[in-house]
Amino acid sequence: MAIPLCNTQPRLLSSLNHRRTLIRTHHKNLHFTSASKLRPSLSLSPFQSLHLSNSRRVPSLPLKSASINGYSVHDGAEEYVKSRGEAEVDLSERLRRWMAFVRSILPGGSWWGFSEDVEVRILAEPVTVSRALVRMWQLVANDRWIIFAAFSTLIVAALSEISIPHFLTASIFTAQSGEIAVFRRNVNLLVLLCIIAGICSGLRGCFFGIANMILVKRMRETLYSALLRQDISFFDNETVGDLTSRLGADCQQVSRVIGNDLNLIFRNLLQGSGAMIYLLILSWPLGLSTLMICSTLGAVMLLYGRYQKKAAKLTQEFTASANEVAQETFSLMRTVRVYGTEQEEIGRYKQWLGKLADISLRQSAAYGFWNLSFNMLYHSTQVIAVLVGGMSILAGHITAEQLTKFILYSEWLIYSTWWVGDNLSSLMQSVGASEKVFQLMDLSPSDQFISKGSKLQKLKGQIDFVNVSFHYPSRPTVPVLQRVSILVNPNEVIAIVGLSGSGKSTLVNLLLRLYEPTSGEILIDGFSLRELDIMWWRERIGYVGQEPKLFRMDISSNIRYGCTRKVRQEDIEWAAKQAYAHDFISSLPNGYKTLVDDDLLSGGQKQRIAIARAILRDPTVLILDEATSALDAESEHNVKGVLRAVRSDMKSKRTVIIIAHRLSTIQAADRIVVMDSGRVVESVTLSSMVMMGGRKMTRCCIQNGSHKELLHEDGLYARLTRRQVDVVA
Ligand SMILES: Nc1ncnc2c1ncn2[C@@H]1O[C@H](COP(=O)(O)OP(=O)(O)OP(=O)(O)O)[C@@H](O)[C@H]1O
Repeated sequence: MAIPLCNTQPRLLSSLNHRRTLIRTHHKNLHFTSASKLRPSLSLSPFQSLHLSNSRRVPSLPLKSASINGYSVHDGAEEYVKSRGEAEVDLSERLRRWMAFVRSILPGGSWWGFSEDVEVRILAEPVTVSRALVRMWQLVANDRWIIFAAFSTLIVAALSEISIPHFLTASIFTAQSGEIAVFRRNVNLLVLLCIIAGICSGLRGCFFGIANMILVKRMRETLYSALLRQDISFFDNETVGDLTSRLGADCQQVSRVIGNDLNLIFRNLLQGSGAMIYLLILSWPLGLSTLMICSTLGAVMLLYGRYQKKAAKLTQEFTASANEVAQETFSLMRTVRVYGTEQEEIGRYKQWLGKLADISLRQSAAYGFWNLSFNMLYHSTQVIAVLVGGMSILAGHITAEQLTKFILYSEWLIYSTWWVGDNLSSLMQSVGASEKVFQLMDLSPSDQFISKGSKLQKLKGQIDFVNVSFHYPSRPTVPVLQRVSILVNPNEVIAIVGLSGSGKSTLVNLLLRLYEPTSGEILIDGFSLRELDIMWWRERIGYVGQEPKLFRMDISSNIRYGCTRKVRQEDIEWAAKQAYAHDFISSLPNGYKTLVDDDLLSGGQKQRIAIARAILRDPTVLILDEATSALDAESEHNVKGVLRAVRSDMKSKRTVIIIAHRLSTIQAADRIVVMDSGRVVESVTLSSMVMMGGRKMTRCCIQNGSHKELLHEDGLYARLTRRQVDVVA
């Protein structure tokens, strides 16, 4: 199995650079030390800073400059040589930094800010809770019965649960006062309420769980199909790790909204409101004081929720970045192993884990503050109830039974408020995570999936590139093709040659309409490619890429992949024979049923399967991108075999375009087009040659000439040919 070693390093770096464009750092925790490297600086807690000062006793400690949340700490070894007087000054300096740090971690201090540290380019419009809920409702609307069932059971369960303290207290006090009949009635009602609450709670959990499952399923389906319908240029800018992270972790996070957050928020809102009304009826002064406490709790909870939403967005971005690194490393595992860069890759991954931990640290601290506020406010309701309630009992305004009920219900109210707050912050996090998911879902599909073009009655296979110029959307300033004109006649075999990067594969990309030319046009049998039905056109093309990829399925399915007509096993085997793949497939233990994926076959074997796949489609236009480097010998053999098969099969004639690197393949073509820096510079027919006047070539200047004359002209073709001969020699 050949490994494209040299090509991988730029990919690693380009991915890094790509993330850099997404995440801009302004501030303390990150520095870009060079154009191509992203390096996080140390961000230490005061405890770590203490460790730093201790390190002065250990001069060899290799510490360079670090920072305590932006306040720099000097090199440990350097400080070791400082005088005692300087150390004292240093002590006051350290004290100052400590004070600054303590100030920064107080509520509202700079330590809490995310946006100051890292500005993430979030392309999505901010999603409000209501907008997110509407979107989710649209996704589950087809199964709205489950939502209605879930909310109905929720209401019944919540009302039953909230009534329990009333009948519990009433039962105790009626037993104490000896009212047996009332006691019995209260106990019966209590049992009934417990049963109803139990059953409805169970059903509620089940229904919300189902609704959740439906939401995640629809969300992933919608997102996946939206992504698959994007232009190819979209995938030039997005990474696989990032997209799979949106499909996996983000959708899962968003799905908590229905099953968990809404469920608990509604239940607790209902119960809290019930408890509030009950308290106000029992004693309005007590009720109002509890209401004030709950309002304070509500304000804290709103701030906390907003903070969590911000944190969720960053967590989502950094998780995607971590996934991206892992995905890239795993897919390039052989390169990583050969170059021994495991430690560097771990470092790259740890970098993002560090950022995630940083956010998590702040989230935990915020959660601590939230719990602290809750505890203080919760206990103050108890103190107020005992104080005001005790005085009311002494004054004869309320009874002991009423005060007991009050304490139970105020506890219920404050807990409900806490639950609402907790789940509201979780809801905010989910809404934060939903922004990118909904943004991707809302991307309009590529025009190719919207507009229906025309289909030709009969395709002859004439292809005409007319003054085609092109640059990739991701690199608008780099022209890749410049006024390229090539006419390929029906049933002609044309070879495109040229130096690496001269734009050969790009020509094929345009012919497959993976990209659109920036100017000029491509005509198929005289009709503009833009106006043809793209599915119809692609069905008539057999394409074998330079490094074909296989799907994780058996060989038969891989050969049949994408073939729209009905094929039998004999057809598959026929195609495999044409592609010189039958012998090696038959020698495998399970033959055509052997399960393969990208790693289990040699490059040449994969290419032969891809050739069989292309032949099985019985295409009018066959495109072969001959592999370079390590695959060459085998690839050359395969391609030549296919060309022989195409030539000998007179029944089904095809136009063939080969991107060729080997002289022997080139010679099997009817015509050769030589490309250099995105232009056609020479064109040679099998028995004649044409110099195209260098870069000023026009379409009509084709003249006859010989192979020898072309060599004599000493153009690019001559150089390429000589190079091949040298290699053979
Ligand atoms: N998806 C892309 N986005 C941006 N630039 C690209 C993309 N694909 C190719 N290029 C650039 O376009 C130029 C032409 O590439 P192309 O693959 O067409 O060359 P080629 O002649 O087929 O090379 P080779 O023989 O090595 O396959 C190169 O400079 C390449 O870096």
